[in-house]
Amino acid sequence: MYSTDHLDIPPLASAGGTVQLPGSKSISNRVLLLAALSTGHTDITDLLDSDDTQVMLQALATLGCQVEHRSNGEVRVHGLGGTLPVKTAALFLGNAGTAMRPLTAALAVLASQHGGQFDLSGVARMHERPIGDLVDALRQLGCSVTYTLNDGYPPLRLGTGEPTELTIDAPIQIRGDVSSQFLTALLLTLPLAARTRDIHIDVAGELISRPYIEITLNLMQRFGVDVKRDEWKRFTIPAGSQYRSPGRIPVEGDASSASYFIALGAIAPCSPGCDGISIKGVGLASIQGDIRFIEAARLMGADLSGDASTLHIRRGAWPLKAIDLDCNHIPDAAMTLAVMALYADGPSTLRNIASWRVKETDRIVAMATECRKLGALVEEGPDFIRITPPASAEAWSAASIHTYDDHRVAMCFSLAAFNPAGLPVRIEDPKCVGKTFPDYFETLFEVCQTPPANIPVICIDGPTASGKGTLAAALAHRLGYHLLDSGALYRLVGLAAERAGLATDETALKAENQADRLGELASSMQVRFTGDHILLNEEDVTELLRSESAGMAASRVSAVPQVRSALLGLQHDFRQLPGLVADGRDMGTVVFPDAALKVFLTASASQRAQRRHKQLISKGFAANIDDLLADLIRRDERDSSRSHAPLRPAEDALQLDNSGLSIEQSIDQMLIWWQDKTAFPKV
Ligand SMILES: Nc1ncnc2c1ncn2[C@@H]1O[C@H](COP(=O)(O)OP(=O)(O)OP(=O)(O)O)[C@@H](O)[C@H]1O
Ligand SMILES: Nc1ccn([C@@H]2O[C@H](COP(=O)(O)O)[C@@H](O)[C@H]2O)c(=O)n1
Repeated sequence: MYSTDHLDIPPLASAGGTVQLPGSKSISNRVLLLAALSTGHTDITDLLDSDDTQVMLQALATLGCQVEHRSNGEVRVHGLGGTLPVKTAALFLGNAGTAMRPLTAALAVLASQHGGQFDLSGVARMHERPIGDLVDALRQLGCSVTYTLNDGYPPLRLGTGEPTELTIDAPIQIRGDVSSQFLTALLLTLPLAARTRDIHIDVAGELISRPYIEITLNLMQRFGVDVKRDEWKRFTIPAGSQYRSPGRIPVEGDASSASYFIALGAIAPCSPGCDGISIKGVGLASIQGDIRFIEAARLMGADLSGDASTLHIRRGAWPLKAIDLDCNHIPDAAMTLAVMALYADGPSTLRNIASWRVKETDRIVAMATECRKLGALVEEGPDFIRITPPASAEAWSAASIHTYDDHRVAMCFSLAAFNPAGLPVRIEDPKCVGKTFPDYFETLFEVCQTPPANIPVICIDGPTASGKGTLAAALAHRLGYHLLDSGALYRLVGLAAERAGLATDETALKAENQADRLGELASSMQVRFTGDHILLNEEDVTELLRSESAGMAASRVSAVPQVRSALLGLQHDFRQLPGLVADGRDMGTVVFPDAALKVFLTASASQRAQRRHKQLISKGFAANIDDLLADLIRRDERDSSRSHAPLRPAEDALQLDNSGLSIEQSIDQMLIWWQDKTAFPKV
């Protein structure tokens, strides 16, 4: 997951490949609660691992429900069978509506039955999301529910600590037109109270988001409770209902998350050698309502096929066709249509989406504001949004997309990177996707392509121990970019030469064919970078490479043109989405001459010797400061005087002498320079 401040997505050109979707959030959290309320244990496969499911798992653990993460990746929940081992608890539920609503209902009923008291709270936005209709329904049942901050909204206190009688004689009334999660919460809970008689739930008003209720009923049935439904008005929980574990239950891929990749297939030209986007984990037989997004995508022109558990999408009509659609049945996935509308042949209107206003943020306002930033004309109403795409390529703007702590806003707008103007898109706070799809951007980058020239590179060159590596790693971390420590490649060649018995001293290098042998060695060595570790022929040589003798050997082999040419392709391969920070001696002059930002980093020789001394001592290497100073002067001299790719600033490099700067100050300076190079408005 990208935990950076923002993520800059370069302009994207094409897409192709296969995406494996994470589990559905709606199914995951329902299954977790059902498993906890059941008798017996339930093994859940493909459970979504995200912020919202973590919140639910944590809450269940606090309530005394045993949850095991098994070695085969399954999660085993030991059901409580309607008991309540923990009688008081304070539960923090973040911004997870799929945890707050069902747990409110379940704990209110269990607290009444067994005597208990529970405090439920969340993030600030959760305290702005209405829950009054659910609370009113629970009070009809005789449950004690108290608002501890503002009437109608969490935080809540459930129960008094003492058992109280539940009133189940009359049908329970619940509003259906604000959030279907209120009805889901009651449906999931009331089998706990339907021991001796039927319980009826009557829906007041038009029930929205019905597909989510269908998921609820489907899953309840798998846990042994058959709810009778009369139209969408009355639901009856039969007397004697009791949840029983189905043993094992799979979670299908998230259909709402599929919408981004369906849209991607519809928007992006196919990458060479690819045949569109394949999605695994969810298909035409999905029980999730958002699977009907495929109908909307087809209306807009997507060429879409599939079977029970997979989907396949290619670009069909282009530009996409504008639509005017009632989106009540696909409230979450419909946000993706708003971004598809940016590529349509006219204005698109998405109707009946009033529920957007009470989601993670007011999504009508959010989508309208951010689409406008990109250059679209947007009209918004109480329950609709109309989007007119930018009139021409020139009308698009490079936008910094504010994401409102809303995972769907972040994911949708990544697709704006296919804009015809070839502009990058900045996604602020990309980690908000952790709510449902922590690896969304990594998955996107795996199936998207763009010419290397579109992928930004920051080069940091300079003499030894000037702080290049430190600065490059910090910048890559801050920007979510890949990192190339090119010096490590030369160090690897030095080490590989030593292992192969190839001498690298001056006399040996003058011998016939020695340079060719070293070049061949450099092209054939098996190198693997895994996290912070470097493997040479599968041996972890990370520590070995950092010694000063490895640095000197590197300096010798790096003067060999055959070695430098052999390593060129390997270095270019590091230029991957979303960007690269590369450090070395010739990054800006030879390897990435088109880099957007080139910095030549220097510091006085004595400063550098002191830094290196400190660094080596802290790693347990023996070091003498005078020897280090002499060595680094020798190394600089050799690196600067060689005929091939000598150490020198690129003509367009910015020079930074960091002798008097702290590491943080150097990073800040680089970030200022980088921001100046980007197309995004300054904040
Ligand atoms: N601005 C700075 N102020 C103080 N110490 C620094 C600064 N920059 C880097 N250092 C320290 O100097 C040491 C050497 O830095 P680093 O290894 O990043 O240099 P380098 O230029 O990559 O060297 P080499 O080219 O030999 O790999 C590190 O221990 C680092 O923490
Ligand atoms: N682009 C580069 C990077 C490094 N070298 C040579 O390798 C030696 C070791 O580099 P470190 O950055 O890891 O210290 C260095 O002294 C250079 O001779 C290079 O030539 N080009």
